[in-house]
Amino acid sequence: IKYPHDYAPTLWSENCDEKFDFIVVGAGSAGAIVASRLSEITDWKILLLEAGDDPPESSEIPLKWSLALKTKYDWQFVSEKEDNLFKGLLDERCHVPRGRMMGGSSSMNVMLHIRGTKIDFDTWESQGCTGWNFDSVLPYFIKSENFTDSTRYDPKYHGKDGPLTLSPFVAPDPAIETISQAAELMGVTNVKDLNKLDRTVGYAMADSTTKNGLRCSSLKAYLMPISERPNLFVAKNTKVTRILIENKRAYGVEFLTSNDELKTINSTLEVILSAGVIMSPQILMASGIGPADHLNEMKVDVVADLPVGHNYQDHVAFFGLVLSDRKDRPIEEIVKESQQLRKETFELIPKGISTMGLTGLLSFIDTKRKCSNPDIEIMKIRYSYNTTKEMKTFRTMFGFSDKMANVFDELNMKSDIILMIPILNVIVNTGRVYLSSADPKGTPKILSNYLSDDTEMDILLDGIEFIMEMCKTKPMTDAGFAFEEIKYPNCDTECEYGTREYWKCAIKHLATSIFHSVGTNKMGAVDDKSSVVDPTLKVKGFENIRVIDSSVMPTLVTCNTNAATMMIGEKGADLIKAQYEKCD
Ligand SMILES: Cc1cc2nc3c(=O)[nH]c(=O)nc-3n(C[C@H](O)[C@H](O)[C@H](O)COP(=O)(O)OP(=O)(O)OC[C@H]3O[C@@H](n4cnc5c(N)ncnc54)[C@H](O)[C@@H]3O)c2cc1C
Repeated sequence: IKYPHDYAPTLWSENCDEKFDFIVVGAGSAGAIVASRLSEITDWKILLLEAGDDPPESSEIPLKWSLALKTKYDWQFVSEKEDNLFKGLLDERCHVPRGRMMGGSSSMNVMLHIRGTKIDFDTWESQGCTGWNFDSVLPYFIKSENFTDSTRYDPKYHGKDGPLTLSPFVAPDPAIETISQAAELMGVTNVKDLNKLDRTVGYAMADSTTKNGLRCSSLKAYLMPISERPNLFVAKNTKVTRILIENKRAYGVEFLTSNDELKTINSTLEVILSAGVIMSPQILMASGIGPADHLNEMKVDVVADLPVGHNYQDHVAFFGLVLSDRKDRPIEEIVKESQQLRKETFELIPKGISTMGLTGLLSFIDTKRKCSNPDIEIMKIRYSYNTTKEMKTFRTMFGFSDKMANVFDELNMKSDIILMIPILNVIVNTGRVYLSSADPKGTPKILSNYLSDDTEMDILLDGIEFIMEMCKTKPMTDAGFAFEEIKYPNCDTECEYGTREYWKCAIKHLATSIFHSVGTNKMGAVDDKSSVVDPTLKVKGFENIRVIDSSVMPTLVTCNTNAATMMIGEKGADLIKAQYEKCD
């Protein structure tokens, strides 16, 4: 592996007086793409600034994805406490991991590659995001792709010439067949390709951002192949604190070196923020662009009054539906079979086959049977017998408190366990990202505001009931999968197990983020007071500051967010090229 050369030592040196045409802040899912595409124009000089370093070696192996969580490769954001949420989580806060490394969150995510539906993007257009309907964004999904499964390749909706290699997830887990049969009995059919034009509801093994069985992040797909490009400069461990602005024009950025020294660097054309859903709003607000009342309160000089940090949206998931896998068998048999399945799964990697085990099997359901967008996504994860305690799985992956993690670890000491996770796709009330102080080096505050609307709660409860019903079908009971009741303080004494009241109580303990936060620099029409950027992704009122990352999504796509973010990177770069008449 040869990562891009680090320009930081030159950038940080006393005599660096270079000027760049574009400064891109953040080498994540979107930022790496923006920098790569802009540097295709040979007479432009691009500086890409990334707060983190190169990713750890373990990030290469999909099955080891979680090893980067809660390490220096993770920003380790946490939310504020909330009265009715997070009671089973560490410090009663929701943990919001984000990749702090080259490739950003695409270097630590689960690699599931799902685009979103036609309805998702047509909704963006109808909300004032001209040029972002499904037909307009589809070419960018296709442009990015190197779709490797020839049996499903169709040029109408897949690409072969893009940098991002997509491979189907494969797994030897027999639960895939069992759960698929149960899904069929529940009226959910196998759509075989979750990125088909007409996919709304259905189940399938997902495609993944992997190549030859290994992770294909935005770093590997877009930056490593062009490491030698002479007009692209990549500085690592360089944390941007503010945009330098004069007369509503950006002329550079202020940044922090790894020795905590503040320095500046100039740009001639544009500053582009791709620092993600938490840090892009933090940088804007620290630069004086944000809600005036909040900036005044924080004693930051107001440069522009815009609703930065509002519209925080995420997929909240419930983690309390746990199945044991035939736990009444002799322990020797449980151990032997579990180890064998684990071995077979890991053996796929050296064969160049991509696997995340059972996690690759996704279902999208429409609990109201309205034949519209899916309102619940269901993810399934198998944990091999007696592995989660040692790996601290539930603490690191989902931020469980020690007490709650112990409950799951004990179940895992009896047999393999399977988590059936309903993920809520409908968002009514949004949260917010705030500054915690005027200090541009500070860490922002996050208010999730999850499930504060009755409709949201009702749909999540419908999702739980759907899974409960699905798990009572013959294939599931024949396979010996059995629900394990988790004891939550007060829930079983105050409500009868399995009732909606009971699940509502359980949700207070174990509903949390499944890592899809977006929306804090909302895109919309210029006259839309709730938007921060216009449909060309320029911060409203500023000719040369753009935001190009997941924070611009006006509404959350009804699936995992990486593919849509990468599309935003591709389209964002093209919008810039078009403005300067540099299109192919
Ligand atoms: C654990 C996890 C699992 C996930 N799994 C999936 C999945 O399987 N499928 C899916 O579709 N989505 C998944 N997601 C979500 C998806 O990865 C994100 O939506 C997407 O990566 C967001 O891209 P982004 O470009 O907005 O931000 P990021 O990719 O987070 O990039 C932001 C970059 O900016 C850098 N940065 C931030 N602040 C500064 C600063 N001040 N100065 C310089 N650099 C800075 C960061 O270090 C980072 O590299 C997952 C996310 C996580 C965290």
